[in-house]
Amino acid sequence: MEFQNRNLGIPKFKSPLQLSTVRGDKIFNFVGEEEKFVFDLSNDNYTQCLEKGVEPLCLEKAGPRQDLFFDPSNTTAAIVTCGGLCPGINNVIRGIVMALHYFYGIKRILGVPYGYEGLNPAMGHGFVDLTPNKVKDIHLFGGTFLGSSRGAQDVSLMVNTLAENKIDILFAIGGDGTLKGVDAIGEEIAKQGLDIGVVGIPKTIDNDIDIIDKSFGFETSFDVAGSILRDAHNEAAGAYNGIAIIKLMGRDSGFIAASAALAMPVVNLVLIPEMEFHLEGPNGFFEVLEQRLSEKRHAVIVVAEGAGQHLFEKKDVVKDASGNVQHQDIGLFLKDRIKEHFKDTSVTIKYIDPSYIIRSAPANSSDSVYCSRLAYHAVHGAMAGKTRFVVSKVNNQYVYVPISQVTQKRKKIDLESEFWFSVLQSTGQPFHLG
Ligand SMILES: Nc1ncnc2c1ncn2[C@@H]1O[C@H](COP(=O)(O)OP(=O)(O)OP(=O)(O)O)[C@@H](O)[C@H]1O
Ligand SMILES: O=P(O)(O)OC[C@H]1O[C@](O)(CO)[C@@H](O)[C@@H]1O
Ligand SMILES: [Mg+2]
Repeated sequence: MEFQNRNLGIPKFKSPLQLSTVRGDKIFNFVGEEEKFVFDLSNDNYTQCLEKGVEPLCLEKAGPRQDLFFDPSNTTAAIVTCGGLCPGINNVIRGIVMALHYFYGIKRILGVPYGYEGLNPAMGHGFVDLTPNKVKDIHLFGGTFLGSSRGAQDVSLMVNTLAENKIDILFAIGGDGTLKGVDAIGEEIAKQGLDIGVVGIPKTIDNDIDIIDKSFGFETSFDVAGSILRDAHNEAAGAYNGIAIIKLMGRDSGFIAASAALAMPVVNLVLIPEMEFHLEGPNGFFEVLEQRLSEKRHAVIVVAEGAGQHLFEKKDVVKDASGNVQHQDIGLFLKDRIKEHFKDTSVTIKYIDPSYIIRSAPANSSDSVYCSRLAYHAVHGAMAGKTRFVVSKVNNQYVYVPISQVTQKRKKIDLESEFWFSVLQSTGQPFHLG
């Protein structure tokens, strides 16, 4: 059993890569289609499969194939970046261009400006020719060299643009929306019987893409947040009953807030979308905060953007152009409520909202390594004719996973997980809060 990736057809061209097929010659081997990794590594899964006499669910190993679907001498690729910014987008663009050009000798590589909007000819954005020379330094900068956008575009119109411009492979770098979008493009391509491959490279600082170990850029974003927490702690500790509140991004999942707090262990309370805490009463937020202040005379609180939405009065839901819910401002709300609660006590509140700063930075070294490797694997899978897949790490191995598998639901912090327990151990936050 396996997460079966779709293929455009039978590969008919030999790879130009000078790789090996035997072990022991100190040359990297082509990856065979039969090479897999078990998805669920737990002993429970192992015994269940044994008992039922079934093969465990497997994932396809990423890497260069010996046989290609696309003829390297006559292939055009395009790259699009959509959704919010994220550290490492430029590294991925650069890696894809370098791999296509230098490994496979592909000369026509097009950059799609401003996200899916760039595939709508009516917008008049045109394409950017991508060459190694053009992209060689872009990893030094944050943001996206190609520009991005949110908002729906007509899928069949985008497919027409690909076909009319003789694009054989589309690489889409983005979050859950982008991945759903490129899967829809892949579905329409199949309906029309076209030989165009589509690949997703999961990007999001929120780290909320299901199944995969982590999305690129996530680590850099909480790395940047870490130094902000360090300084916020100085502010809090510098005043009697000093309270620093730091709001970090994280629309529906609290990974940035929780990881930043673990990375910079000066934090006392972490509020995430996954927990339903209350402010007043026994085991409430104020009780925990009062306790902390009485013991240490300062407190650092990290709140994720999507936390505590249940505390607001019901209002009309506001959505962005892509249909993502825009949350009410929990940071300012907490600041006001803390001020009101402690009005008869001497407290000093410092409110910090680093907002976009944590996602517009260039990738750190760890993310840079990850981005390059994702880009190379994306190119190898695409050249072999695989389509509607994402490339990522699962259980620390690079694999190809059907897009539909990773977009079914959002990844969230499991409050019973060792990860969340480690956050509680690091912060001293009680279990009962939330
Ligand atoms: N089901 C879908 N079908 C087609 N296109 C979609 C679908 N969902 C989202 N898109 C498109 O994908 C693009 C990016 O989506 P979105 O703005 O939600 O960002 P994202 O990729 O999820 O990244 P982020 O993590 O920053 O939110 C938008 O142009 C959006 O219209
Ligand atoms: O304001 P924008 O650019 O639409 O994006 C904000 C959202 O994007 C994210 O950074 C994810 O990309 C979320 O954490 C945040 O809610
Ligand atoms: Mg999204």
